[in-house]
Formats: sequence, structure tokens, C-alpha cells
Amino acid sequence: MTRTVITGISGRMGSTLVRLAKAASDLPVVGATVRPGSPFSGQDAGLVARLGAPLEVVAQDDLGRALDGAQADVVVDFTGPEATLQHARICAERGVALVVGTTGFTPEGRAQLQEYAKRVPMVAAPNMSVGVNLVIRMAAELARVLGPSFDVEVLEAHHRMKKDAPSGTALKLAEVLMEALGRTKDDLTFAREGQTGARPPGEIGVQALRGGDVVGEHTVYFFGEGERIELTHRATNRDQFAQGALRAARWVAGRAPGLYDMADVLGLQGKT
Ligand SMILES: NC(=O)C1=CN([C@@H]2O[C@H](COP(=O)(O)OP(=O)(O)OC[C@H]3O[C@@H](n4cnc5c(N)ncnc54)[C@H](OP(=O)(O)O)[C@@H]3O)[C@@H](O)[C@H]2O)C=CC1
Ligand SMILES: O=C(O)C1=N[C@H](C(=O)O)C[C@H](O)C1
Repeated sequence: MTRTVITGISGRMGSTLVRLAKAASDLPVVGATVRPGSPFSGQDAGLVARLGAPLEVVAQDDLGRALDGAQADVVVDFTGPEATLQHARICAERGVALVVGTTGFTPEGRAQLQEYAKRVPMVAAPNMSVGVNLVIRMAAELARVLGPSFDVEVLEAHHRMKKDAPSGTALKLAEVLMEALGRTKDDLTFAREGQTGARPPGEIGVQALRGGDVVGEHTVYFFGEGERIELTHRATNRDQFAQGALRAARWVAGRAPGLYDMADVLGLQGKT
């Protein structure tokens, strides 16, 4: 049994996590949170997460209160960067493992998470889908084999409510492509407009589309002379992100402190 606390349960991912954890036999939901001051605070978590039935866990507007007496093994957090950093501090202070799905951290925020992970085990990944994590590895491998003669571009599309751009996944793809091709952050281009001139060799383009209810789509293009490869992942619902996060929750509880990613959870060995 992995005693689980879920934050942000009125949100798209939080509510999905509550539904899927409830359906699992080994992940009792022992606590749940909503943002401070939320009208959902004090209500039953099952109703807040729109399960249509009570869960008999009260939604708290503070993670500390949700953890009090809960004997939690792990907290699963998909909220926003500021809230996640507060939650990570509380987990570090209380010695509770953490799964972070939140994206949009500043470099300082990421460094702060790394500090907290010295005290508790933490899985942090911008995308918990098994498929995306395989695509990330395949993209790195393609880049290594194809080499510098192919122009590389990353395109992502998400729903109109997404707050950060480019997506955390697109940034992760750009990072592994950079490493595979021996490029640096200076080679990344996030937008083009006007008299841009010819595409500089070694550039890696990263572009974001926003609209409607798109769950999450990522394509890595390798443009060559006379041929082109497109590596695409399309998420058609949020359940697979949540199932990945719950898999991470089972995996991380009881581990040694440290910052882990989904490659560790999935047992994907070797370099990306
Ligand atoms: N790693 C992955 O696989 C995936 C990552 N994500 C990332 O997860 C994050 C959340 O996405 P999504 O669910 O779509 O966003 P939502 O806006 O639907 O959900 C976020 C929830 O967090 C709540 N919240 C904000 N602050 C706090 C707080 N201090 N304590 C408790 N709850 C809080 C919000 O409450 P309120 O609405 O009241 O403000 C909201 O309900 C994003 O960063 C997104 O990029 C998303 C999908 C997959
Ligand atoms: O905000 C979302 O919805 C998603 N965010 C993640 C990201 O930023 O990469 C993952 C997924 O694509 C959905």
C-alpha cells in the first residue's frame, strides 16, 4: 500500500489523479488539497474531484494540514511552479516522498527542487506518459545518428488554458537534442519573425501552438535534403499522464533521497 496525498484536486490533472488512485487497490488517498482560500476547502475530496461519490477525505487548503495524521508515503503534485515549491519544502521538512508533474519552473525554481530532493526522494518529470518518455529517447538517438546535416525543430500544441510555453516536454526534448548534437542554449530559437535570414546551421527551433482542448502533442522534425522524419506523440486524454504519475508514486515511496525522473521509474537505462 502506498498512502497517497494529492494536491490541486479541483484541477484537470488533480481530479484525474484522484479518480485513478481511487480505482487502484494499492493507492489509498489519505489526503487532498486545493489552493489556499478555495471555496472547495473543507469539502469532501470525491465531490471536489467530480467523482460523483464521496471519498471520505476532506480537501484542505494547506498541504501541512492534509499531512497531519495522514501517515502519507507520498505526495503527488500537479499544480503550478509556486505552489509546487511550497509543497516540496513541506515534503522535505516532513520527510515525505514527492512526485512533481508541474511544469514552467524558472532555473532558480528547478535548483530549489534539487535542494529539497537532497532530503527526500522526488520524481520530477514534465511528462509522465510512457510513450512520451520513449519518444524523448528516440529523438536523442535519431539526432545522434542523423547528425548535423539534418535541421531539427520541435513543435508542441496544447489546450487554450495552458499557462506555460513552450511546454515542459518540448523543453526536455530540446535539452536532449542539444546534448545529442553537442549544441548549447544559444542554439535554441523560440520564435521567428521578419527578415530572419537563412537558418543558421545547428539551430534548434522550438515552437508552441495553443488552442481548444488539445491535451498535448509533440513533434520533433528532422529536415534533411530530399527527406524528412517526423516523430510525433499525441495524448488523447490525461489518464496516461496520471497513470504514469501513480506508477512514479509507487516507485518513489521508500527510496533514498534524490531527484529521479521517469526514465528511472520506467527502468530506461543508458544515455538519452
Ligand atoms: N508531467 C505531466 O505528465 C503533466 C504535467 N502537467 C502540468 O501540471 C500542471 C497542472 O496542470 P493542469 O492540471 O492542467 O492545471 P489546472 O489549472 O487544471 O490545475 C492546477 C490546480 O492546482 C490548484 N492549485 C494552485 N495552487 C495551489 C496550491 N497552493 N495548493 C493546492 N492547489 C493549488 C489550482 O486551483 P485553482 O483552480 O483554484 O487555482 C488548480 O485546481 C501544469 O504545470 C501542467 O503543465 C499537466 C499534464 C501532464
Ligand atoms: O499543461 C498540460 O496540459 C501539459 N503539460 C505538460 C508539459 O508542459 O509538457 C505535459 C503534457 O503535454 C500536458
